[in-house]
Amino acid sequence: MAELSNQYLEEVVKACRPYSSGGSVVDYIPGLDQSHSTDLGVTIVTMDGEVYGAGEKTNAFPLQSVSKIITLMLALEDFGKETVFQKVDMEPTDDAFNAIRNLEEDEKQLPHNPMINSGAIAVASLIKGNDVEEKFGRLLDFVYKITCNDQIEMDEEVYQAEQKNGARNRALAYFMESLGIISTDELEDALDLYFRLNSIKTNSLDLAKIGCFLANHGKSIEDDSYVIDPSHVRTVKAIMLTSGMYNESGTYAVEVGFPAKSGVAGTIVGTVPGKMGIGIYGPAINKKGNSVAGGRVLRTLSRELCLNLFHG
Ligand SMILES: NC(=O)CC[C@H](N)C(=O)O
Repeated sequence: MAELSNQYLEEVVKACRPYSSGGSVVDYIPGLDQSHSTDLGVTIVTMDGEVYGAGEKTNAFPLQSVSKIITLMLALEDFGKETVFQKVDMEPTDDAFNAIRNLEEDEKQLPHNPMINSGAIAVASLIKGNDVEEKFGRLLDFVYKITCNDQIEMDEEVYQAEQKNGARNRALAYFMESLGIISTDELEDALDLYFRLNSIKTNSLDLAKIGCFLANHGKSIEDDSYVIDPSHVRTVKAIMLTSGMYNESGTYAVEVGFPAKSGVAGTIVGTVPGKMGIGIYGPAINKKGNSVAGGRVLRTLSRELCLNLFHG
């Protein structure tokens, strides 16, 4: 078994970086373009508070779909499992993350799960608050508590790009309105909230802390007090394992063997219960929306540090 250290992580980054040639960087996010295609950064925060990092670990990027786990946690805390899973199902899917097909064609006309766009917009419609500012403020507060970093903020330029390129997400929201999943009153706030959440600016250390918080069963990494009910954290980790890497989640469950969630900026949060959180930034993504080199890092760490939950 390898020993975790900064030097070890540098070797992992060096070995995995060439895999980024198998993906490409999305072209609509301000600050991210092909010149970043070989970027690869990793931070690990262990349960005893040790921090290890390598590569472009301090680069900033928007949270994108990693925010889906934040929204889900707060909605579960606000309403409980029963209410949340009336708006969204908890099943994995072979559809793409922004698919609309199942909402029309499947017998159960619900988003498959909260890790895809339709599901996350439906969950965002639940977040409590008098207006979108208050709702977003609550979510940002929650991110501060999880990461112990109150400097995190929304990237205004990314937010504008999300709105400008939001046709598909608007279509999903309006389709869900037609099905009665989202009410007319909730719709604009839910979409606005979704765009803002995608635009929260973070780095791989913030991601690793989110992973560590989940690994710590919902306890603050600072003082060990519960920030949310541990039963909700169990639900979120189960859904990350089955759906967090979209229609590659089965492969990740087999080859990595712990819960993870990706975002279209090429980020991944990994959580190894009782052990550590892993934050990865590697903007070259494959067609399914997952970081190619980042996925390679997860596989390597799982194998070499014996992190697969289903081994032994
Ligand atoms: N996969 C993702 O990270 C999706 C987020 C992206 N902004 C979208 O809504 O399409």
